[in-house]
Amino acid sequence: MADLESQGSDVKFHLKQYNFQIENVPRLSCTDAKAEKLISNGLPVILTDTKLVSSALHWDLDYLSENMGEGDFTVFLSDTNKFMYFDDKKIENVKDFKQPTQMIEMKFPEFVTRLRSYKEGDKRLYMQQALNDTVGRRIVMDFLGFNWTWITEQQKKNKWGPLTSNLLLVGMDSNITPAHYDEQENFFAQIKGCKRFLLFDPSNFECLYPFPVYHPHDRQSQVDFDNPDSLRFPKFQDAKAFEAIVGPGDVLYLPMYWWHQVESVPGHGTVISVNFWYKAGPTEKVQYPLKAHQRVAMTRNIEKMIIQALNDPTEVAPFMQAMVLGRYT
Ligand SMILES: C[C@@H](CC(=O)O)C(=O)C(=O)O
Ligand SMILES: [Zn+2]
Repeated sequence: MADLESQGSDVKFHLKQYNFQIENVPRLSCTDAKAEKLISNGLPVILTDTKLVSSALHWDLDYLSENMGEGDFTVFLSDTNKFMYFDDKKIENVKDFKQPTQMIEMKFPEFVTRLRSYKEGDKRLYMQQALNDTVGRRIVMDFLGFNWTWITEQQKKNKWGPLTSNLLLVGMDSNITPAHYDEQENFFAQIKGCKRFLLFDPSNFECLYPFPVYHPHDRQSQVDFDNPDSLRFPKFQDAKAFEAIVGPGDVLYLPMYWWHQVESVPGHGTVISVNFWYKAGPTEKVQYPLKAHQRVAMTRNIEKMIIQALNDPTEVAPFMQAMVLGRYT
C-alpha cells in the first residue's frame, strides 16, 4: 500500500480524536524477524507485503455485484455510523433489549443499489458475510489465489487451531465497529479503502467494562467512546491504545482477546476487507503469572458458572462481594 506518510495528512486529518494515550502499531515486512516475534508473542503488527489478498485487490462494487452469485448476504442497517455487534441468541436474557442495528438479507446487486443511493438521513449499511460456496466462479478463483501458503505457515508455526471463517466486510466510509474483543486469532486483510484500528491489550479489561457474558452485547465495551460516562466508567481514561491504519494490501495481525474499535476512514469511499479467523491452539502447560488473555478467559468461565449456579444475574454482584469483601480485600 502507498506509504501512509504520503497519505498521512489526509488520513490523519479525518481521524476522530480521543483523550486516552495512543501509540502506533509497528508496520513491518512479513519477512522481518521482528514481525515473526511479535506474532509469536501475541502482539499486533501490520504486515505490508504478505500478498495475502493480492488476488482480490481489484475487487470493487461493480465486480462483486457481477460475481458474488445469487446468494443472500447479511447486511446490517444502522441509524448512526455505529454497528455494535449483538448476539441474537442472548436477546431473551435482557428485558426490553434495544437492537442497535437491523439485520437483513439481500442480494449483492440490491446492496450496491442501496449503497449508491444513500443520502444523509438514510439508514447506513454494512455488509458482513462469511464467504461461502454460493459465490460466483471468479470470486472462487480470487479466493483460491489468496496466499494460503504464507498464512497456513503462520497457522502452523504459531500452533493455532483451524481456520473458522473468512468474513467479507463491505461498508461505507465512516462506519464504526465499536470496541470489542473476539476469542479467535485474526489476520485482517484490507482490500479497498482505509480502516483505523484502536487496539487495547487484554489487560485493559478493567478500563473498557465489557457487558456481562449473559448480555447480547457480551464482549463489547459498555463505554461510549464519543461520550464516556466517567462516573460509571472511571478507569476508561487509563485505557492505553495502539493505533493501526491499514490500506489496500496491508494485513493486521489482531491477537485474540485484544480489544479493537474499527473506524472506516472517511473520504476513501467504499471500504472492503476480508478477515481470517483462527481458533486458538491448545493451551500447553499453564505458566504463571497467567497472561492477561488467560485471565479474561478464566473470568468468562467463572462468570458463566456463577450465573448458572445462582440462576439470576442480579445475584452475581452480592454473591461475589460476600465472597471477597473483608476476606480477600
Ligand atoms: C468485523 C471487524 C470490524 C470491522 O472491520 O468493522 C472485526 O471486528 C474483526 O474482524 O474482528
Ligand atoms: Zn472483532
